Amino acid sequence: MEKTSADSLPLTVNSSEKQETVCIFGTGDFGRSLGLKMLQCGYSIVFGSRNPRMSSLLPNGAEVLSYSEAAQKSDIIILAVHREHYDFLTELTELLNGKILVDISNNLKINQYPESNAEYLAQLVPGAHVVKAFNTISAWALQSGALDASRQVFVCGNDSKAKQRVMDIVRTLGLTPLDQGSLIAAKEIENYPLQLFPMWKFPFYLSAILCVFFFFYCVIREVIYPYVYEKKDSTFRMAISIPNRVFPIAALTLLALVYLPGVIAAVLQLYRGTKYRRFPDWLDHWMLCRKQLGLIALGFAFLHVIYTLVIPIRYYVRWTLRNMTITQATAKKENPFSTTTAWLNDSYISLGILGFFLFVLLGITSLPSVSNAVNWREFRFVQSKLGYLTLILCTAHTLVYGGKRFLSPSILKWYLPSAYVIALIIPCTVAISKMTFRRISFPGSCMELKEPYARSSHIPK
Ligand SMILES: Cc1cc2nc3c(=O)[nH]c(=O)nc-3n(C[C@H](O)[C@H](O)[C@H](O)COP(=O)(O)OP(=O)(O)OC[C@H]3O[C@@H](n4cnc5c(N)ncnc54)[C@H](O)[C@@H]3O)c2cc1C
Ligand SMILES: NC(=O)C1=CN([C@@H]2O[C@H](COP(=O)(O)OP(=O)(O)OC[C@H]3O[C@@H](n4cnc5c(N)ncnc54)[C@H](OP(=O)(O)O)[C@@H]3O)[C@@H](O)[C@H]2O)C=CC1
Ligand code: HEM
Ligand SMILES: [Fe+3]
Repeated sequence: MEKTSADSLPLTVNSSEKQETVCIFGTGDFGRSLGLKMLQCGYSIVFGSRNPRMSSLLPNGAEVLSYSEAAQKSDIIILAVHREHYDFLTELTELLNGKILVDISNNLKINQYPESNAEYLAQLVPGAHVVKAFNTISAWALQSGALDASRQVFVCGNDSKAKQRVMDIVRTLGLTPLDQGSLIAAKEIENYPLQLFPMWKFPFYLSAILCVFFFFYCVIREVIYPYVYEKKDSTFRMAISIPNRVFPIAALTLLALVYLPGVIAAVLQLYRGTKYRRFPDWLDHWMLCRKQLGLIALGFAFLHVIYTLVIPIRYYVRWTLRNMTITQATAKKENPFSTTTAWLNDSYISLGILGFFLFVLLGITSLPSVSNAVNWREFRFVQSKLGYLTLILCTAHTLVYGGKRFLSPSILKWYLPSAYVIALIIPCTVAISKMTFRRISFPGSCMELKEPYARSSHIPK
């Protein structure tokens, strides 16, 4: 048995008091790791195995018996066996009557079976109290002690006392039990470890589509167009200039898409005259992945700031500046200082900096350690109010950057306006609609939107 290092001992070990005996069916990876952890926490462990004499590698101090002998030793039996091998339990139904059977199994695919493994177990052994737990913890993490990410143990079961007993074991092992209700929740709990960033899929795909679209849009306007009309090779723009259009545009668009569903939701509530009806699924899912959209937008904003910082050291910029200076010197032409241009230039950069500062603040408040330290109103103030201010500052940054060029026909290339002009459509719509609709009252259902927390005092008229 490997030496147990102090740090793998759970914080709540209390070796003086003898804990109850727990039985573990199965001497495989998970059974052995869980047995070792429970022994360290002072439990006495009895393993059930098909071949008690053959089971090597078991932690010292653990007893190993046949399944039927082991079942008589404790009223809590943790089933460290794959669902496919549950059939042997039907021979033990008498013995398992009234006992707590902890199902820890996972499947290889989401919704692999019509019913959850735990419900299947409850059908096999109807007299036992089946509780689902531990399936989100890996054998490796139990053994190595590296439980940082997955300390949470989702627990569900129909018998509350049985559930409580299992949650006490979870706590004694230094893990965090999360009661998910009755055994119906087992299916979702079993699917959980099989999901891969479920809330990030839509934001990722959307960002990829935005980047690809705007990249090719800029290539048409800034590489192909000059090549066709001026035989100029501007392919080098694909390295920095075009990414420094695509990334800020993606950041601004995604930021606007974080706040658009809130507007749609609010208008829907106004239109329905109540906030007590569910949103359509597409809007619900969109509302639920706003955090992920916002964090990806922040990532693009960071890229834009880095690309912007390197502008002065680019060969193309230095060459252009040098060339301009020489041309002016030889032509003895002065380029008078324009205060308006200076104002426009400095203000759009300053708006960008302020917008970026608030953007980072939004990101910081979404860190669990920070969001857990603020109350709901404070969180909403930052995320909703400051979030809108971020959107307005970044939109203003882009508008001022565009300056007078908006209106000059020369920016159209093959009738295509600059990419940022298209990028401004959603942010401006969101900013304007948020500012206007807050006061709007739908004809026939004049009501003011109350914040969600004011819900109790707000009875629909
Ligand atoms: C960098 C960054 C990080 C972010 N991190 C997070 C984060 O950690 N967590 C997070 O949630 N968002 C996060 N977001 C997204 C966004 O900031 C928040 O979702 C913000 O609360 C949206 O505010 P809102 O005013 O648009 O919508 P909301 O404040 O949600 O309100 C919009 C409207 O819908 C109604 N409404 C809202 N929710 C409900 C509901 N459940 N039932 C009925 N009516 C409702 C309200 O009454 C209101 O009228 C992040 C965004 C960014 C840019
Ligand atoms: N490994 C992990 O990290 C995690 C595993 N789980 C779940 O824990 C359960 C056990 O997983 P794991 O320990 O990795 O699996 P293993 O294959 O390593 O061990 C399963 C054990 O089941 C027992 N068993 C009983 N009947 C049979 C049979 N007919 N054929 C094969 N084995 C049988 C065996 O013990 P014996 O020979 O002593 O009878 C065997 O060692 C699974 O349901 C899994 O989904 C959940 C979370 C994480
Ligand atoms: C420190 C913060 C920022 C600075 C210093 C900054 C600076 C700049 C500069 C110099 C440009 C012109 C780039 C060029 O001409 O190639 C620009 C363009 C732009 N910026 Fe920023 N910016 C900042 C933050 C932001 C943020 C947070 C957003 C949006 C979320 C944003 C969105 C844009 C957009 C959409 C453009 C136009 C891109 C184009 O089509 O050319 N910027 N910014
Ligand atoms: Fe295994």
